[in-house]
Amino acid sequence: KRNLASRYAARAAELKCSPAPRMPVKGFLGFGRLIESIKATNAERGPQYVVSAIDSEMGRNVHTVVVPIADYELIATRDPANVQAMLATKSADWDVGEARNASWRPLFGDGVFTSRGEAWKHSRALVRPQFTKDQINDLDLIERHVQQLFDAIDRSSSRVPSEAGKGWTPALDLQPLFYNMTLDITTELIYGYSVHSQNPRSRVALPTLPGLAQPDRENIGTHMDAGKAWVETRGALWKYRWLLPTKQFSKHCAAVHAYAQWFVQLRLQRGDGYLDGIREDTGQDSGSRYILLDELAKATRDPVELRSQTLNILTAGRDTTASLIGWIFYFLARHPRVFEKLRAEVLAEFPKPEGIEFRALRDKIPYMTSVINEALRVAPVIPLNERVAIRDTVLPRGGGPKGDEPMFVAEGQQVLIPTFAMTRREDLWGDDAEEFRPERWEEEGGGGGGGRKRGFEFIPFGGGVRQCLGQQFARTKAAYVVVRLLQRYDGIANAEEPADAPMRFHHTIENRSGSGVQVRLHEA
Ligand code: HEM
Repeated sequence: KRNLASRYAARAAELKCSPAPRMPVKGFLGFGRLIESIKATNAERGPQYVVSAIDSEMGRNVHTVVVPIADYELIATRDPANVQAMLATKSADWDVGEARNASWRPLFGDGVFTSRGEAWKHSRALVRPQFTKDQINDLDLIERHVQQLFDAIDRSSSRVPSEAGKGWTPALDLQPLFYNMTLDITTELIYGYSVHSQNPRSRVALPTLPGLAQPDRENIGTHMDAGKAWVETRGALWKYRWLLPTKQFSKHCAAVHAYAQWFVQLRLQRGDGYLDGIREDTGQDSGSRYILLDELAKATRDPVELRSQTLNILTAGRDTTASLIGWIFYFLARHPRVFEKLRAEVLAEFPKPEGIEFRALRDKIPYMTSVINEALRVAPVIPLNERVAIRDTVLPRGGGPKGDEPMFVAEGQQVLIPTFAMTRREDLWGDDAEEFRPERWEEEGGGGGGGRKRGFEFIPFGGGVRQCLGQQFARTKAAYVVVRLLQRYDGIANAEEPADAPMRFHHTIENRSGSGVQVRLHEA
């Protein structure tokens, strides 16, 4: 070990690097830090824990630290220059950690989100072209599911007859409704058949496949959620994940696989007639429709690859977008002024449900863009990311007494990228960094409209070579759903008790509000 340390020291000196500050070792055998962070995640303040640990133990001006945990060391950096180096300018020296692949693979298989190295390059080349196609932004498809969302809200409201006719819905939690809606949208977009979790009566009968049981449309969302919670814990425990029992996790993995496998088999059997078959089964005109599985099957017929790639997109696309829409309404309910201003903009551009177009959603409602950005800043959907050095390399900052000298990183060393901590830095965002204030995006240097673009301190969709492929799709879908809800409702009230309860982050890869999105809505 000493030989290794002196080799690293020599290499660091050669590269003119200085060491970064080390956080104190904590707890029995150094496991204290791991236990603290797992406890914080369970208490729904995992992202906040990273900020408070660095601020209180190292100081608010320290942005890159070495964290000793048991028998390994983690680097944590909230310095945008270092993040830019890892994700973009020196990305050849970095990859996602082995922990991501090893923790995720049992559930979703090897796909664009989970794989590393050459396997990732292959996956990205396979799925990337799909995201440049206009058809992926199919607003008619989204509208059908928004209608079901309205029905679901109405059903919740009619449970309290005394409230009927007063215009206000009773208190309801919008968050699970958004998760159901995005599950319905994403399963339809990927496989051609929605699970219709919002309204199971909308499900169509599926054909019979010899030797394969019908897919479990009822429970797929639950299996995905439960499986992901295991993935999160497996990732946090990293090399100690063998301590975890596997029976429950394996059950969820098998159910998720069986679900995707069924559609893959159907596509392989039907071949080029897949879209026609969907049209016959669902009665919907899918003549010109775009279905991801159908497109991918033109490039590969490997059933495991098709299963894994579609499941990767299902998880990347579904939960993230639901989380974002949920947080937007969480903040709107607490900021009536923002609600009024946004609604006025929406109604001026889109007075009625018809004729809402993709390009107008992107370009014609700038305050919506500011609201979406601000929600992503205050409550980043992916608050923690990571990378590992795949060769000895250098980060531009973090070393030396002021943290402004380069630091050496040895091959195999893991780096935590707490994006949440970057968007909380007052020196980058101002004294009101904690506050939800969309107007900051309209100000000089704010990053919105005509202002300067934000750099690597704001990377809700990642950056560089592994940047999110679904960013535009997610932004459009979120904007569309918000527009449609603001057309229908002219008032929103926060129904959480107590009303000023602190934000809670329920973190299973993406984060959602731990207290849900408890609101009352007023029908226009
Ligand atoms: C609010 C919504 C979303 C957020 C915040 C988000 C965020 C992210 C982030 C941070 C990454 C980078 C991960 C990394 O650096 O390792 C990523 C990657 C990815 N996202 Fe998204 N995403 C969203 C929606 C979507 C949607 C709707 C889709 C697809 C339909 C999608 C597909 C992907 C894919 C395929 C990757 C993997 C790219 C790669 O590793 O090469 N995302 N996303």
